[in-house]
Amino acid sequence: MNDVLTVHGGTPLVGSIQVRGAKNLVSKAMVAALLGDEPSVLRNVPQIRDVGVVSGLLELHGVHVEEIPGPEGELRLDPSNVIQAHVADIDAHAGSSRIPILFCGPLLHRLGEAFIPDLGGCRIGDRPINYHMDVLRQFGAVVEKEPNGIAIRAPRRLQGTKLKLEYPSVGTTEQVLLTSVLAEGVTELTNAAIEPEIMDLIAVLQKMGAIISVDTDRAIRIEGVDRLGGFTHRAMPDRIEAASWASAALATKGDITVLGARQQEMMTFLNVFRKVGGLLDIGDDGIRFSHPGGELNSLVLETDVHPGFATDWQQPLVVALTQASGLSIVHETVYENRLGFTHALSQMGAQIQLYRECLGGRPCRFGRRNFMHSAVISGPAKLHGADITVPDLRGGFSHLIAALAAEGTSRVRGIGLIDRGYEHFEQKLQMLGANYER
Ligand SMILES: CC(=O)N[C@H]1[C@@H](OP(=O)(O)OP(=O)(O)OC[C@H]2O[C@@H](n3ccc(=O)[nH]c3=O)[C@H](O)[C@@H]2O)O[C@H](CO)[C@@H](O)[C@@H]1O
Ligand SMILES: C=C(OP(=O)(O)O)C(=O)O
Repeated sequence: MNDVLTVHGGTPLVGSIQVRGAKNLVSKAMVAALLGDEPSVLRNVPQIRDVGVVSGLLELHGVHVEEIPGPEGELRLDPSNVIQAHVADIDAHAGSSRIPILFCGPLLHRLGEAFIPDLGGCRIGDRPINYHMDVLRQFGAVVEKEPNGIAIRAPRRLQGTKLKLEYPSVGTTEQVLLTSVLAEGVTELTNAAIEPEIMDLIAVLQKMGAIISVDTDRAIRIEGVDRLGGFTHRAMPDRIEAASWASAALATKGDITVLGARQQEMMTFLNVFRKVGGLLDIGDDGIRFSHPGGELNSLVLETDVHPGFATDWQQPLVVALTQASGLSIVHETVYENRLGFTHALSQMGAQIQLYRECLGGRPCRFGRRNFMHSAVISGPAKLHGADITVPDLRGGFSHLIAALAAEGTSRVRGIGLIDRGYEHFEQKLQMLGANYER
């Protein structure tokens, strides 16, 4: 497979592109369809690899997944014939994404058992699943580690429970939602994550018949019901993809209109973009992100759970910060190992130093544990082309932006990984005037 992009940098990215539904909502809404006893319709579904992975897993369980051709990006999901899948078949999906872990609740309710293969997803930290297993046990599930995955059983109907997360994990909050909606009685979850994609998942579940309330102190209360129906839902736009293109506009001195981007879920990013010096034009149909023409400003930034600055925004923005005047500090507090992608940027001429200490803000849980999770970026740096290999989804997109901003030619290997979360990114690059060959 020709998985290398040869990029000739130095041309500003200019033009309009469209973002569709959020990867981090679409995959979960597809899993939610498994909870209903009627078909569901999901719209605004992007053509990305993670959607294919979840469709494959649903089909193994007898859910009929139909893609309706046309601009709506419509998926019909019919769960009326859910079956126990062969473990060997599920195992074929091992390492492909993190979504299989979210099948637990729906499968326990529908079939009384579930098998979770070894998970994939970006290698940006250890990414353990201890919180997931803890909450499932508290609902009454029996969890057993097997050589190639985890077997989970529900000897009787799962029971609502009181839960408090040690850290507001997105996936564990979704695990609790997808498990509690059909459990018997009330579930109360405190220290929950409240990312916009979680709120959209709650909207999906409410359409299916669930009763869920979100309190101001990040507490979520779910009253279990006996059955759920189908849903018709338009997925929220991908705020991570939108911010990635915004960072590309800054890094390449460009001007990109991201159609479909929505202000509401991006406010924290938009404030940072403006502080760096970027120009914004926020419209009803999308957001225009452009370079001001003069210098960019350095800044101090810390990633955090919502409503903080999302960790998935961090990597593309770091590329833009290599072009800002002065010293920027980035403190990554969500994943212990999400700055490794900067080594390739340094190879391209960026001035980036990594530190074990928590720099620029409050101490985080990684501070005393020897993880290189703070970066000091000194700019503006002249980037030059290099041979680089995509390490993970956002890191890969960031390498691509750096190659586009650099002088000369770069070869970016492993480019296929970017398809996991960026719809038609090569076409979009072409529309923005990028100079590259596959
Ligand atoms: C498919 C999807 O939606 N992925 C998103 C989701 O990932 P994901 O749901 O995997 O991320 P979490 O919020 O669960 O992880 C946050 C932190 O909690 C830790 N943790 C998590 C679970 C657990 O059982 N034990 C544990 O220690 C993780 O290692 C990490 O350090 O939220 C992340 C944080 O916004 C995003 O970067 C990912 O894009
Ligand atoms: C970390 C990410 O995704 P995943 O959880 O699917 O690996 C991401 O989207 O940046």
